[in-house]
Amino acid sequence: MSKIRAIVAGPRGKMGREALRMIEKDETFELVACIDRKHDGERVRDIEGLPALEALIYTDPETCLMEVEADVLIDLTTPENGYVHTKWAIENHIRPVVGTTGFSEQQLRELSTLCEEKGIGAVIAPNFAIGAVLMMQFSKWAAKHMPHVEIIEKHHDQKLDAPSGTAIKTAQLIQEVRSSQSQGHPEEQETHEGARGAEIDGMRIHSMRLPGLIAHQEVIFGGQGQTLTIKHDSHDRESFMSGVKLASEKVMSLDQLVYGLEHLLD
Ligand SMILES: NC(=O)C1=CN([C@@H]2O[C@H](COP(=O)(O)OP(=O)(O)OC[C@H]3O[C@@H](n4cnc5c(N)ncnc54)[C@H](OP(=O)(O)O)[C@@H]3O)[C@@H](O)[C@H]2O)C=CC1
Ligand SMILES: O=C(O)C1=N[C@H](C(=O)O)C[C@H](O)C1
Repeated sequence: MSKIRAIVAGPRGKMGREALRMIEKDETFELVACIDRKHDGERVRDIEGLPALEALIYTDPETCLMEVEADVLIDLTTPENGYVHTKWAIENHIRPVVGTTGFSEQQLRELSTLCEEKGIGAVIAPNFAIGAVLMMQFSKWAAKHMPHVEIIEKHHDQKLDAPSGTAIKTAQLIQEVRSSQSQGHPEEQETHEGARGAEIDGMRIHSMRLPGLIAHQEVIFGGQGQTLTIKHDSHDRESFMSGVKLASEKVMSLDQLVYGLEHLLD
């Protein structure tokens, strides 16, 4: 079977480095290029701390996505850049596998339409860790029976977006099974702004950012005389890599955009 020719955007980042380590070890992949903000024209192996891979680095994403023959773009950058990379990849018939979080609903709709127009697959997954996908699915099930729910997500303090993509996706999945309702006293007032967290359809999301954390989420359901907590922890970034691999394999036979890894699990 031929290898999946991958471009990685964000190779020096925490996730990008982990993806390169996975690609180096895994025979399924061949790294054909990287998109970075620095090191134009250099090779991955020449950059301190990156694996000994021959692929060239491009700082101009448009040139890279137009010139390099690739099957997938694995994007692990920032919301603004990730969106542009994804769009250009689809336009150049390279299938995006996007871990970058923080895209708006409007952007997701636009990318989905573009995939339909081009007849090309894409995977955008706010969380590639299988345990996190199960945590979201279990939460959706629980919300049917226990609709009072709040989400606490905890991440490292270098994270740019809040709430996390996983927390937003969890709230969206819960929205599919519960009717809109608010938690807490109808007349409650915040004496300190933000005390009750962000709100999606009445659900509260609380975002914690601390050094020492990686990626953690608790979904807490309250009922008469009881609570249920569904919790997931990523203790390292390798936890996301089996999902990146699965998405890269599955995207090859998709002809539309899939939002969330749950759609690719049996
Ligand atoms: N779906 C999932 O399972 C997961 C998703 N994520 C998401 O992945 C993204 C990356 O996370 P993480 O690795 O922790 O973040 P990092 O900040 O460690 O890495 C982001 C990298 O992107 C680079 N970058 C910024 N702009 C560009 C650009 N224009 N072109 C190419 N590279 C660029 C940055 O470069 P520089 O260093 O110069 O700033 C940096 O190296 C985030 O959106 C995060 O939420 C994270 C973990 C799991
Ligand atoms: O930035 C991170 O680290 C993570 N981002 C994703 C998110 O926003 O949900 C996935 C995971 O939580 C790690």
